[in-house]
Amino acid sequence: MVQELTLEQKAMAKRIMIPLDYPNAEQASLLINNLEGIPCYMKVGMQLFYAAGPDFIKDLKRRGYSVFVDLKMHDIPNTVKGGAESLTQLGADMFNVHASGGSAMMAAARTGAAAAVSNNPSLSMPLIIAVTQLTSTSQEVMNSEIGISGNVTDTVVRYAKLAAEAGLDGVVASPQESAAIAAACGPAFCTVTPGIRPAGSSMDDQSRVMTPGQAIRQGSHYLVIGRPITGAEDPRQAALNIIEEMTQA
Ligand SMILES: O=C(O)c1cc(=O)[nH]c(=O)n1[C@@H]1O[C@H](COP(=O)(O)O)[C@@H](O)[C@H]1O
Repeated sequence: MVQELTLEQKAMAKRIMIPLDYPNAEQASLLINNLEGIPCYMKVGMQLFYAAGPDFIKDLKRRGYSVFVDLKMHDIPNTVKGGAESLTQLGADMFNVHASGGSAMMAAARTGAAAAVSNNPSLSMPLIIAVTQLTSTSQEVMNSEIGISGNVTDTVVRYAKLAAEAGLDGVVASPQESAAIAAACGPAFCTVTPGIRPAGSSMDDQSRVMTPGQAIRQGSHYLVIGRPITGAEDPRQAALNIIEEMTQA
């Protein structure tokens, strides 16, 4: 039975992005069917895209979902421009690039998306989001392995400002940094935050985490929530519990 959501709960559900981190379309479809009627954003990352390809994105769009294509592009500007053009033609509502590719690369993503829209005016401009520091990265790893000194929040904010100056719509970061990003780039600059873990759940490979309620209170626009939902015994109930926690926050 499809449990009726209140308007407020529906608004919160739209801020949840479900990563369809599955090896094939069949397994992803099982989860989508399980969550039927909950209006989440769907995120297709490398595992599913490399296996099921553009057809799966088209299928999600036909089913009425907003789709975040998470391929984290990081290449020379001309190549990223072409990738952005293709993802926009495909109907992605959001896609991402790595901020560490630099401002020319980020601006090229925007140019590619705009070219697709100008060739086909029935398309809309997708939201283009820059990955700052992966939420699996701790300060220790950032300093000693990646070679960036200082604290993670300062680095994330520096990348966020670069992304804003390059004309992007927002960033991927931990909810721990959402408030600092809003202070630096304005409240409309979109924060897409993975690293969400309900109280008591496993961190898995994430480092910079917060609960769904904390992320909402920090002002995150979107919460990317995978294993706490997809790995739950009852994914639908796990999603409904999280929506309730977000609504109460
Ligand atoms: O770009 C992303 O979506 C992303 C960026 C990041 O910094 N951290 C991060 O976890 N992600 C993605 O967010 C999802 C998090 O999944 P869970 O850890 O299972 O909740 C995965 O699909 C990751 O690929």
